[in-house]
Amino acid sequence: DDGQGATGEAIIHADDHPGDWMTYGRTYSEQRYSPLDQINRSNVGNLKLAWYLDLDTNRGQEGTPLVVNGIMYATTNWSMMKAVDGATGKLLWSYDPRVPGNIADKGCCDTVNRGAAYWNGKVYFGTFDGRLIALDAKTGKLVWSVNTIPPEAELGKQRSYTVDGAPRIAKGRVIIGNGGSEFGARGFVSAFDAETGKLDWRFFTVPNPKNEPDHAASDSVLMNKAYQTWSPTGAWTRQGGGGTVWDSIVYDPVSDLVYLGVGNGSPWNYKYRSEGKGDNLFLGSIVALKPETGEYVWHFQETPMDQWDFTSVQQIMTVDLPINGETRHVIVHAPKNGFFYIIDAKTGEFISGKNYVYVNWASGLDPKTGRPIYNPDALYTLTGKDWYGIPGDLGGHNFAAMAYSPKTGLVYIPAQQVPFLYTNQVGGFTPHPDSWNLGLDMNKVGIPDSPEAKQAFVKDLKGWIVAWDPKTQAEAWRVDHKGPWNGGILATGGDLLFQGLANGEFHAYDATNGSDLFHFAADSGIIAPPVSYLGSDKKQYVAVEVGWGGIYPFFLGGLARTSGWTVNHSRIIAFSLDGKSGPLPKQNDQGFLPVKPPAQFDSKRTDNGYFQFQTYCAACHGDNAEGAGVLPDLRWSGSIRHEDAFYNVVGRGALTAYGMDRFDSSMNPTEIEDIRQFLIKRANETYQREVDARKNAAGIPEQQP
Ligand SMILES: O=C(O)c1cc(C(=O)O)c2c(n1)C(=O)C(=O)c1cc(C(=O)O)[nH]c1-2
Ligand SMILES: [Ca+2]
Repeated sequence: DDGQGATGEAIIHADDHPGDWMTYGRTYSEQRYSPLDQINRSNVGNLKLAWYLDLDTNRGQEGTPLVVNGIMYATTNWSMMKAVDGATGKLLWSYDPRVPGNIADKGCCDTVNRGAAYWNGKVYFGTFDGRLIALDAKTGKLVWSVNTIPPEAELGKQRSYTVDGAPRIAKGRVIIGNGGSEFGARGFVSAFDAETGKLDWRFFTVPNPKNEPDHAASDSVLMNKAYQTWSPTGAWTRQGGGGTVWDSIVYDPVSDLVYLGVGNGSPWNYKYRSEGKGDNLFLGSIVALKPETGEYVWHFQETPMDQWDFTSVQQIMTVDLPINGETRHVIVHAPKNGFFYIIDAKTGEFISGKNYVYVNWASGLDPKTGRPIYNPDALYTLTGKDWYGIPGDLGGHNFAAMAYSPKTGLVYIPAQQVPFLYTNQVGGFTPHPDSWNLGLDMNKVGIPDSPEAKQAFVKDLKGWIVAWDPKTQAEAWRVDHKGPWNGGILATGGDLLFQGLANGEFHAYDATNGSDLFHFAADSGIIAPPVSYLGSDKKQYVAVEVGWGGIYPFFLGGLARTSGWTVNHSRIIAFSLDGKSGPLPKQNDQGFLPVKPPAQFDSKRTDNGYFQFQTYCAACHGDNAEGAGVLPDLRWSGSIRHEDAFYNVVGRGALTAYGMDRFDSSMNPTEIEDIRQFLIKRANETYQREVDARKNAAGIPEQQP
């Protein structure tokens, strides 16, 4: 017995049953390549909607559905799970873990969920409030549930942990991480026994602040290797240092290692976090562990001294590549920092790296070590000057998964350009509970606040597919989209790429040259990656979760409309060659309609209202109080019409059940009323332009800021 069990063998030999999609990236190599080829370049033009299933959460949908024996297991926003007949779309069962609404503001980026794991007749998924749940795949009945966050981890309210990534299973162990580095967090992953839910091992990604043992698998490497790369004082010792593993965890059966994609520093500001000293291991790194024990094997740090939210959590893919005349088993990785890395999968040796998007923070990588050659101006926490960084905090590539086709030899990256204006917080680091704690000036939060600079910023927003040739480390071709924040990519044996876009269209492209071969109006922005499988009728389906959300529309708000204005109608949609479902039903695509605001506001209070709004509200309701069509646009909210009504919502939690936490422990009534005054001002400034925008075809204001 190799410890794999029958399910592990089935995942390793995924190509023997290509009709299934048994793990997050379909195979342990996470190439998101389906060998199915009933649907191919010559017939994809006839693709039709086979079925759709409306979801009961209208927020961002980021899930990769699993498919086992024709049954789809899809996770949705608010950590819910649905089992669906993959051929008909019939709902077989659903499970709601009842995540409390006041948890929404404990995570940075929408109450999303990226997917489930399957093992031995059970499905596993994480919940936004930190649980890992195992259900019976047939009945949807609870088998076990554990809290993955030890109660002491939050240090009072100093740190915050949420779970939205998909668990992965290696050798009978379910491995799960968490997010929270924008608030305060000390990253870790935990491995639980798949049958019993018993904790097996835990690995912290940044040192213990006192350099003491945690009695975890990470103790020796953190004390002997990582601690020396941090200053012994600095805000990290309270804030946790970050390094959350919120997306990619990959088991590679060839090297028999588990890889963690490790996140950004907490707080972001490196000067405040670590007094501007040290590389801060293992931030911005891939770390390789032994699956049985969690023991450290190697690491490769992509972004030393992180101060840009340059996570390395982006999807880790393994492939066999010809390099200098020999075939090597390598990791290919396109993290936020904009470089495409090729790393030896067994040893972590850096093989090569090249930027896959325009970058201005580094001129390249040292060819021997892979260390970035920094532009000194990019080290804004050391210079004390503002830095307009590309990529910005959302990265050249975020959670939207890339795909690899072994037929074309190309990696397809959902690339983007979203600049970020990094501005230091003045007067030292001041953390607030229930808010992002970056050590940056929250009045700016990455977006310039003058109308002219904003207009220039909007011009810099871009999204496209890069078809990247890893053999030559060069772009082969690209497909341009309207704007950033498009969905993940699926490659298939029919030489096709499938991708949903931020503007609500679902497309099929020719994998050899990017020709657009098919599109369908899905009516809401798509950020999730598609999957392909065989239904119980042995026909090939392509399915994707639809639902605009995630951090880009939440935080950029009105500016995110440049990707193509859509509102959120969340669904799963599935296509086949003989689908009979017709187009989706007609619906309201205007979103929250402008309502004429009260005429009066107190202009002495609006500056502080702006500051409070940017600190506590903007990350969900949009920069400068302009919404993007997912969560309520507060300019048109009925509650801004009366001080008490507004206080009941913001201070006392009248809408907690809907995900709006109460803020009376972070703000006093005067500060909350300042926000209301600011909202009335913004509503007056923008009312006419928003009314006019609803009349033009795109629904986007002609004058953005
Ligand atoms: O540092 C973290 O702990 C953390 C967590 C998450 C998350 O849990 O979703 C995101 C990020 N960072 C992040 O930097 C980011 O760009 C991001 C985008 C999204 C999303 O789902 O839209 N989540 C996250
Ligand atoms: Ca982050």
